[in-house]
Amino acid sequence: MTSPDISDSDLRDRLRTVEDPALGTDIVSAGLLADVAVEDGTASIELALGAPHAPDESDIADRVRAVAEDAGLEAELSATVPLFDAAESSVLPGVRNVIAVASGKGGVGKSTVAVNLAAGLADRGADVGLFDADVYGPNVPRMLGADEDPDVTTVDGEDRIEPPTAHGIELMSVGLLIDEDDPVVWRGPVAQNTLTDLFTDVSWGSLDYLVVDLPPGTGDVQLTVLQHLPVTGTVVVTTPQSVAVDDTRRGVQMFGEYRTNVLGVVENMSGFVCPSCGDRHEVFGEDGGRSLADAVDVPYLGSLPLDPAVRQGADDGRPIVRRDAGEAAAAFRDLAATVANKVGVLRRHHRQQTAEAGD
Ligand SMILES: Nc1ncnc2c1ncn2[C@@H]1O[C@H](COP(=O)(O)OP(=O)(O)OP(=O)(O)O)[C@@H](O)[C@H]1O
Repeated sequence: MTSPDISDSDLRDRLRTVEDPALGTDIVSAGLLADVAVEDGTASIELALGAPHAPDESDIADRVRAVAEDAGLEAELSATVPLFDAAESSVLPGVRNVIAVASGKGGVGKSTVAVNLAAGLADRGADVGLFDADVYGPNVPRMLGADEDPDVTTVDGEDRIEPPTAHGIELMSVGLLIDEDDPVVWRGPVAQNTLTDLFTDVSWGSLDYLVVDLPPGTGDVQLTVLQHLPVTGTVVVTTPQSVAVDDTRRGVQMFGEYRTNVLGVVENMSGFVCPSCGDRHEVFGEDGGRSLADAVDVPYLGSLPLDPAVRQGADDGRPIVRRDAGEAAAAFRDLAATVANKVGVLRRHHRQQTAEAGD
C-alpha cells in the first residue's frame, strides 16, 4: 500500500493508531509525537519518550516505524527525552534519569540490586552510571571489580572527577577515593558535605540512567540525596521477612514526603532452590514484598531468588547478569527491563499531563 502523496498531517493521523501500552491513549494524544515531516518518500519522526532502551518504548518505536512503512514511507526515527525536573538541567546536565535504590534495613541486597540493575540496563544498550552513595559501606567498587583511582581534570579552572568505567558502567564511589582499609567514621555533616561535593564534581557526561545506591534506612544521607539530586524514581529492596517489611514501609513514607516517585518494591532473597534436591525453600518467608507493595500502594517489581551465584558474582567483581544464563540472572535482567518500563511510564505520563495542560 504505497501513498506517495501522504502529507505530514495524514501521517500524524495514521499514527493515532499507535496506543501507548500504559497511558490508555494513543501516542499523538499523549503528546509523544514531537515532530513529523514527510519529504521525498521519507518520514522523519521525532518521539518524545522517557526511558531509553525500555522494552515498551522500543515497541512503541517499532509500531511507529511499521505505520510509516505501511504508508509506503521510509521511516527515520529519533527520540528525545524531555526534561522531567527543572533540576535535571543544572545539577546533572546530560543525565536523563536518576534511579535511587533504597532499603529499610541493611544487608537485604540493595547494593547487589543496584549493581545488577546498572549492568542490566547497560546490557540493554543504555549509557549507564552508578553512584555509590552508601558512604558508610561503599562496596559497589568491589562488586564491579573496580579499584582504579579516578582521574581529575581541570575544566575552566574547576577540578572535575572523571568516573572510571567498569563493565561498561561509569562508576563513582567514596570507596574509590579512600583507602580500602580506612574505617569510614564520618558523622552526618561530613558525609553529607562529601556527597554534595561529589554530586557537583563528577563529570558524568551523557547518561540514560544514573543508578544511585543509597545507604540503608532513612537517615541524613538519604535526605541529602533526595534534596540535591533530581531523582526520577526509587526502587525499594526488601526481603520477605516481616521485620524488613516494617522498615521498608518507613522508607517508602520518606520518599513520599520528598515527593519522590517510588517505582516499586522488589523482593530479594526469596525462595532458595536447593542445588542438590531441587526443592524450593522459602528461607525468609513468603510474599513479604508483594504484600508490602500492596499495603503502601506501589507497584510490585518481582522477586529475585536467593542463589549462591549472586554472592559469588559480587565477590568476584562480576555482576550475576553478566555471569550466567540461570534463573537468578534472568530475574535480575527482568528487573532491569521492568524498572526501565516503570521509568518510561512516569515520564510519558508527565509528558501527557504537560501536553494536556498546554491544550
Ligand atoms: N539474591 C541473592 N542471593 C544470594 N546472595 C545475595 C543475594 N542478594 C545479595 N546477596 C549477598 O548478600 C550480602 C549482602 O548484599 P548487599 O551488600 O548487596 O546488601 P546491602 O543491602 O547493600 O547491604 P548494606 O546494608 O551493607 O549496604 C552480599 O554478600 C551479597 O552478595
